[in-house]
Amino acid sequence: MIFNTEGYVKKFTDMMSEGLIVIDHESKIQIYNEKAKEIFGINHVQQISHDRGVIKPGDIVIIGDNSIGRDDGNLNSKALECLGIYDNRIEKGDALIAIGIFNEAGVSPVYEILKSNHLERTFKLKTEFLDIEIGVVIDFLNKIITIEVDRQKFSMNYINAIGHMVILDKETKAMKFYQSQGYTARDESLNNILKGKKYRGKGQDSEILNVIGKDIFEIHRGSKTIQEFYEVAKGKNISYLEEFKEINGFPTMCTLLPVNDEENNRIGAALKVEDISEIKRVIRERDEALQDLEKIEKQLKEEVILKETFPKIIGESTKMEHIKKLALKASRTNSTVLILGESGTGKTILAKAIHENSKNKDKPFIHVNCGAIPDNLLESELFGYEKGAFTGAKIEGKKGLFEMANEGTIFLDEIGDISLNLQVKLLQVLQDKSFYRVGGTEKVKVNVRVIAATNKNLEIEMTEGKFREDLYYRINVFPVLIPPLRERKEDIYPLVETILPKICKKIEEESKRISAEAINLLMKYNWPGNVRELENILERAINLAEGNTILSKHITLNIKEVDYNEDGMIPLREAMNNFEKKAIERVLNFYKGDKKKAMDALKISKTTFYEKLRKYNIE
Ligand SMILES: Nc1ncnc2c1ncn2[C@@H]1O[C@H](COP(=O)(O)OP(=O)(O)OP(=O)(O)O)[C@@H](O)[C@H]1O
Repeated sequence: MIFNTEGYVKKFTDMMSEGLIVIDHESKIQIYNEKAKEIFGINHVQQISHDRGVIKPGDIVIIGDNSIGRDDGNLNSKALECLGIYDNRIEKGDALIAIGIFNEAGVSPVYEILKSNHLERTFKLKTEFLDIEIGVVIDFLNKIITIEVDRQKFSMNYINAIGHMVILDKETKAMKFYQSQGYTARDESLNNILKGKKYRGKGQDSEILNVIGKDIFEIHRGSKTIQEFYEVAKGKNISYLEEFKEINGFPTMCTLLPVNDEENNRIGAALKVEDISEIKRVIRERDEALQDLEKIEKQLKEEVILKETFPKIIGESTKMEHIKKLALKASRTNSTVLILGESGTGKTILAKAIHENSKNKDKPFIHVNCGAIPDNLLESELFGYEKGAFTGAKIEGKKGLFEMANEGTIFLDEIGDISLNLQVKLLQVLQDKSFYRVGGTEKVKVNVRVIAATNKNLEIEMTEGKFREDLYYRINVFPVLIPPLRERKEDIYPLVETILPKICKKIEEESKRISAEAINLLMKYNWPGNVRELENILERAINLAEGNTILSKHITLNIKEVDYNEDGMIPLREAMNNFEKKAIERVLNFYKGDKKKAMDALKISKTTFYEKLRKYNIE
């Protein structure tokens, strides 16, 4: 057969993606393909070259060894004496960084040891040695040892252990040898080099290590797997398929097969080798991909849960997702929730949603708009009254909203509007879960979950003495701040999509779609009235649109709030008004709402100041 020649065997085996080594029964290598050479570093591509040679007295030796005696040709403290290191504390398994002069007295070595039971991530030494800048880093985490000499780096990766070394010439101080992958195969272990063994040259012109015909033990010394390999070649009957084996410090996955001739006599053995470090990398990448996938799935599940849990709360922005997550947590506890946000941001629907998802969802949800009920009535509304408590009262007395909400939720909307007097009573209910009806002498006990909401800044109200500090801390247990719509414009489109058909249905109009220009206009707007304003603007647009599409001309916006940045055209008066409004707001913010300080800073009279607040609707 024409292919049955050595040249073709090499050609074909070099095509394999696994390493293949075949030896005869005399342990001579018959096949050693390219991949095997790559795995064991025999064909290692070397960027930096040096000539062949041998270590000489006076040469400077730099060592980085992560585990003494493990993969450095059995280096020990005795062997290190050639560098002037006499230290019997150095034991097998310790990490060592050492710089010293080979077989020449006069200059003390610099070295450090890290005992084998250390827990360090890195081990470093940086020094100037005979005017040469030298740094050695053993990175245990990423398994890499780097020796740096005058900014030139020599790095070696390892799986279990390596003995890394760089030698500088005595006279020229130039690098004459550095350790690289495959040193076992080249018989260039750290210990051997220090014992005066010749080393090969590296780089483009260096000789290629020809392994065919060589004894397998010359290339792979002291490996149990290779010993077994040889025994099979001699006649022993063992074979295995894809087992994890370590060969000269390289973790591999091996398949060992006997090779017999036509008469079934053993003539050798074949070893197929896969690079585990490669497999490990693939497994790690797969694990990372799986983890990412899990994260995405979890996120998706969370999004689905949130969507299902709060179907009425529209918004896919990260800010709104966060709010929904908080709301989900809030619905699982019974603590008091404080919802903060500008008018129309959705505080009420969020409060309802929290109730609807709590375990008391079948119990009452009582919405009290504290700002809408006159203060003198609010107390009797909230706590009820006894027979004949006051003129105009019902004869039989009346249950208050707290009693009506028993076992369920009471939603105290606009809590910032209640009087100081009532705040004291409210505090008592929150503390004792009991209260007196107006005109009553007996305590009424209730079990109510309280959700409060306000568009006011309660901290400012507190500093102005309008809101009690103790009540504030009582209700601010679980705060949820809904951001204004202008800060989450991504929510506009999904909101429009949900709101449009709802309004059309409500006002019995045929369903309408919205044009891209109209949406663009909505995106430019500042939304001082938030989602409620969006609902109103859409309702008006539906009424104005004759056809079934809402165009930009149907959208009526408060012109002052349109962001004119894009075309820059704006009447001067409007520009001045906008500027004035922003200037006042900025100063107010700076003084955290302190009006006195703000008007002083703006250098305007009290009357003008309040006039402007009213004009620009600043609270
Ligand atoms: N995320 C949202 N998804 C769907 N509709 C929303 C959303 N946010 C607000 N809305 C709608 O906008 C309108 C105003 O919302 P809501 O009454 O809850 O606001 P609010 O913050 O309580 O306002 P105020 O402070 O003026 O009482 C309601 O019709 C509500 O359904």
